[in-house]
Amino acid sequence: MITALTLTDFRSYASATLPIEAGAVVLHGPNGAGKTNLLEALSLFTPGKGLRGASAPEMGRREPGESGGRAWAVAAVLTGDGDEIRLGTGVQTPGAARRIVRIDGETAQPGRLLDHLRPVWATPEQDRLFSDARAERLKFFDRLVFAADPDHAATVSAYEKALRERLRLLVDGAEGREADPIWLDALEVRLGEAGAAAAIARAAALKTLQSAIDARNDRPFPQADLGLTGDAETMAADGAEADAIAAAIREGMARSRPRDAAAGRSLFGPHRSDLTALHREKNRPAAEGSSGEQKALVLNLILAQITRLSGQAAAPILLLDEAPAHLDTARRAALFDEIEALGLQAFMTGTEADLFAPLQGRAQFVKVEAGGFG
Ligand SMILES: Nc1ncnc2c1ncn2[C@@H]1O[C@H](COP(=O)(O)OP(=O)(O)OP(=O)(O)O)[C@@H](O)[C@H]1O
Repeated sequence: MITALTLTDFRSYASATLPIEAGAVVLHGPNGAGKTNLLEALSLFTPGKGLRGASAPEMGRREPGESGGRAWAVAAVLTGDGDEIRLGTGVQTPGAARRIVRIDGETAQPGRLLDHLRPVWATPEQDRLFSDARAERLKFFDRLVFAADPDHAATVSAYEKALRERLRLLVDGAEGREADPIWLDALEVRLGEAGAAAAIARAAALKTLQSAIDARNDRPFPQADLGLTGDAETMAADGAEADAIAAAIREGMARSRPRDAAAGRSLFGPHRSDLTALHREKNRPAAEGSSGEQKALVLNLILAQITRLSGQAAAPILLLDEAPAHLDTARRAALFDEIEALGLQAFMTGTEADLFAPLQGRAQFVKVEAGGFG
């Protein structure tokens, strides 16, 4: 578990250390106090851009009037079985694009963070996850896949890189510069392979997530019946071999060339797949649900993800921004009970401590004030 977090020139924090107890941590304070900044810091203990999807330079502290962010660092102490491990991340020079990761003082590949911690988060933006843009939903789902299957991130980024290159060739071709067909073929082979691997990983994750959701059916949160649209994912779910899925992607891409060139967009492929959810009790698409209903479905999904990760060596930690927003009193109490029952470290933010009243005496309450903790 995390026992201390130190922020140095990170966002609104010049220098601050928070000792952390086991279980739930409630971060309360007025708007702009720095609660989300703290969750963002914790979300950096996994590869990627964190819960705001921000770049490393944006995270460096800026005084009013300063244009560039400073060099920054976020460090956590993990304690367990009498051992202590120190995780750190940040940039050493202002404006550096890539954050570096240190584990016990040694520079490490960001992927190594997954040996120690698996942060899972939900933010207010996800309160309309099922009615918002498809690309965001797929990104959300890919993060769930990746937390248990670290290769998935590299697969998706290899796919996206090849997709961008292919589109550039096609658009150049449409503008009169002849696209090299051999290069296009080669890119589509790469897209087939990476696309098939991504689809197989997604289909497998969907299956385990659905089982975890089904196993939670006596809980007060609504159940979702999940699905994935996309031919490649459907083939994967039906047990097709990677080669067959790759061939189908390749052929579809080859057919789609003229359309993509004319549209200036890639209109075919597993980047266009989507996560669907049916509100089981209501037998209606989640997209039709209210913000509160969608949030409850997302929380159920996130808690299912936590159970699925709990069997793994690295501990999941839960980050819930604006946890009580849109949840009625019963659901809020149920969420708190469940977090306690799971015995997991959960960091929750909200403007008022009162919103977390049922947790009084059962959680660490931290008042977040400009640049520090009360
Ligand atoms: N790079 C930065 N340097 C300095 N301050 C920053 C930086 N990035 C963000 N901030 C400041 O952090 C504050 C926002 O913090 P944060 O989003 O954590 O607030 P919050 O407590 O979650 O508020 P709310 O309750 O409104 O969600 C803003 O005042 C913003 O100006």
